[in-house]
Amino acid sequence: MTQLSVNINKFATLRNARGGDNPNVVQIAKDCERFGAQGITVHPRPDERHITRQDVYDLKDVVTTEFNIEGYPDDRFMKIIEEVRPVQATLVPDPPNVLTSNAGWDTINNEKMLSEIISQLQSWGVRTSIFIEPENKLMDGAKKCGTDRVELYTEMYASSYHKDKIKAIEAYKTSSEHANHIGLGLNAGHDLDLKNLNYLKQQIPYLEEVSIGHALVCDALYYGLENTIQMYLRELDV
Ligand SMILES: CC(=O)[C@@H](O)[C@H](O)COP(=O)(O)O
Ligand SMILES: NCC(=O)COP(=O)(O)O
Repeated sequence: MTQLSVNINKFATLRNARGGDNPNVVQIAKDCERFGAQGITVHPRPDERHITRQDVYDLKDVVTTEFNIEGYPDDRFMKIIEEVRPVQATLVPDPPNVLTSNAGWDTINNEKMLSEIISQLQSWGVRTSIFIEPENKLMDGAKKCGTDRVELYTEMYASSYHKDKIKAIEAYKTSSEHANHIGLGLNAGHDLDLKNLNYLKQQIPYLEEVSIGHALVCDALYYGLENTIQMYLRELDV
């Protein structure tokens, strides 16, 4: 079964826009879980444009499903993970000023650094996932780094899905079959939405987790949060 982890970054964007506490991200997380989300994902970026470091600590004792914290593994991020001990940490190669995550790891040229970070995270009992583009050689590199899972960076799939979904899924099918073959757990995320999610799930049946934020929050403006989460769960129930 593919679990839905709701990324609540953009609820924090809305809260920060007015400097108050509305919407309250702790209540949002609790409600997402009550409405059926099987995980909560946050990405506490260094500039705190949305999720703050304090949000992560506030969520620590509230999230009862799988807590997934994403970020670049600098000292700040590693201290948060050490103190919060989420179920999963997802490593992304984002520089501080990037608009949004826009690349996966070069697991070959970063093998030493990633291996050390992954080993440290696992020693804290945290499951590891690394953000990756759909290429077999990068999957092999990820396996050598010792990570538990990889997260397929699905922006390229999402951006070409409407033009030609068979072509769009090709690289993802090949690389995820390879990942599955070499024993890597498989997550996916970025730009997934109500239109492209079901086909991804059909074509990659062993996906363990999808993390979805931006489109889901936008959909919730029209359909309401409970309805929207149920709609996404139905797209995964194939
Ligand atoms: C890693 C990834 O693809 C997303 O989870 C990312 O966290 C989105 O970041 P923003 O919400 O800041 O666009
Ligand atoms: N890892 C992907 C994620 O958490 C959310 O990405 P998006 O749905 O906001 O693009």
